Amino acid sequence: MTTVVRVDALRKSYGSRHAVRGVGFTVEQGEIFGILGPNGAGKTTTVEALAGLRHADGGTVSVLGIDPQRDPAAIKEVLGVQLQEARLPDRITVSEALRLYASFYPAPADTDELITGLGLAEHRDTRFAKLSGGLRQRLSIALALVGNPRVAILDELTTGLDPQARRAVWDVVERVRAGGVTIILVTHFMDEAERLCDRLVIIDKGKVVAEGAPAELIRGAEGERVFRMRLPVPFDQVRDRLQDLADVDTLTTVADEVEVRGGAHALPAVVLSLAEAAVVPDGIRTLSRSLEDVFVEVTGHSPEPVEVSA
Ligand SMILES: Nc1ncnc2c1ncn2[C@@H]1O[C@H](COP(=O)(O)OP(=O)(O)OP(=O)(O)O)[C@@H](O)[C@H]1O
Repeated sequence: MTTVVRVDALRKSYGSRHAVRGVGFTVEQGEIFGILGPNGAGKTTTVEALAGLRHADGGTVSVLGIDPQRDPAAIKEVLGVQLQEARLPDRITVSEALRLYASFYPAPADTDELITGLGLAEHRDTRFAKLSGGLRQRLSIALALVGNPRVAILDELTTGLDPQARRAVWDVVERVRAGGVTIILVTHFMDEAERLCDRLVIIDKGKVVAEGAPAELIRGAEGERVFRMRLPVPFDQVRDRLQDLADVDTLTTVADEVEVRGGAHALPAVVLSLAEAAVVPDGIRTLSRSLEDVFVEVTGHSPEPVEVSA
């Protein structure tokens, strides 16, 4: 694996507000790498430092060996950025915007290919003001890619989109990666990170609080298992014997089910123990954790709710 992005001990304050407090991570070639965190966590400040758009107070950043803080011009050759809420003049059309942006680069991508690849062919002559939210996002991704970057930063790319448009944008991101571009995806949507990212960092209050592949993080360091079942007998009748099992951490009742949290062997241990008491549980189902559960565990609070317009 080749490391293309390296961030180490990055710090940035705005006056007395410490926005980024020692963030570090690496991104490997060809990855979709997520930077996940609630509003105000320091995600945008981090990627702006990566793109040479913001001066850090401390730490080091390198993209393909280039220091964006020292050489912002060189970074533009290798890095494409789609930052939040790209604004363009209302009257510019999709193809005009792409041609304009292409003219900024010495070796731009083929704009027709980008238009087709991002599903914008039918809208090439549509003016910016008339584009839906989903189409604007696709255009902003196209603009981030027009310089043929090796690394692309996509910031909050599905905020405000309906579920169908979000899925369409996710497909586009996967296609872009398949084309060989390393992607840094900034998001506060847990499902988006879970669906798209090979690896990610969770940032909270300016610090990295977790790092890894989504599945790895969800599985958890201790391999916690959660399952629910219905019992043909009152719960109190078996509570004590289940509570005593080494692999069982907590037992709770949820509606007509008993929820068990415990280690990797909790499920067979519970079933065996119930069998010894001649009790056969019904409707056993394993509950999978989500990235949101991981987030709550590592930060101690839930991600702020964000409205998605339909
Ligand atoms: N130019 C600025 N001046 C002052 N404070 C700022 C500035 N930019 C960001 N901040 C503050 O720094 C903190 C981190 O902001 P940042 O935009 O990096 O977070 P974020 O995780 O990207 O959040 P969001 O998703 O809301 O953009 C926030 O508290 C924010 O209010």
